[in-house]
Amino acid sequence: MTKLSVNINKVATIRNARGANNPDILKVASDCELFGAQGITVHPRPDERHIRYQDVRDIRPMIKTELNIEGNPIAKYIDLVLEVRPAQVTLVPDSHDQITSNHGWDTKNNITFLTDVIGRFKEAGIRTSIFVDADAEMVGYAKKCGTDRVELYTEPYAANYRNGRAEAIAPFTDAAMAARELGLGLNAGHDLSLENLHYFHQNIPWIDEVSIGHAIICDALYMGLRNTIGKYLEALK
Ligand SMILES: CC(=O)[C@@H](O)[C@H](O)COP(=O)(O)O
Ligand SMILES: NCC(=O)COP(=O)(O)O
Repeated sequence: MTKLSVNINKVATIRNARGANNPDILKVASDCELFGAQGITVHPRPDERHIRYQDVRDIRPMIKTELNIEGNPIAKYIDLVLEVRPAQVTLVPDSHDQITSNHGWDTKNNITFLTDVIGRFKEAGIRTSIFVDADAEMVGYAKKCGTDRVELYTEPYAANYRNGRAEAIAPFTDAAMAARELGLGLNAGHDLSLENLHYFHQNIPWIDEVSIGHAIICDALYMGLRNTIGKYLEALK
């Protein structure tokens, strides 16, 4: 069964816009779980533009499903993850000033660094995932780093979906099969939506988890959070 992990970054964006605590991200996270989400994802960036480091500490004890913390493994991030010990950590190669994630790791040229970081998190009993492009070679080197899972960066799939979904999905099925052959767990995320999620899952039904945030929060503006999460869960059946 493919799990839906709701990324609540954009809820924090709205909260930060007024400097108070509305919306309350702890309540939103709890409600996402109540509405059927099987995980909560947060991506505390160094500038804390949305999710703050303290949010991660606050949310950890109230998560009943799984907490997935994404981020670039700078020292401050590593310390936070080891402090709160989430179910999963997802390493993302974003630079500090990126507007959002736009590529996976070069696992070949970062194998030494990633192997060390993965080892530290695994020693702490945290499931690890490395954010990669849909590239079998990058998946292969992620395996060499000792990670439990890879997360496929799906923006290229979403961007090309309307131009031809069969062509858009092809590199992702190839990379997903490479991961399966290597015994790696498989996650996916970035720009997945109600338009493209069902087809993605139909072609890669063995995927363990999709993490979705931006589109869910945008859809919830029109359909409400409960209905929106229900529709995303339907798309994964
Ligand atoms: C790794 C990934 O694809 C998501 O975590 C994405 O980076 C969301 O980040 P923003 O919500 O800051 O766009
Ligand atoms: N790992 C992807 C994620 O957490 C959410 O990405 P998006 O749905 O906000 O693009």
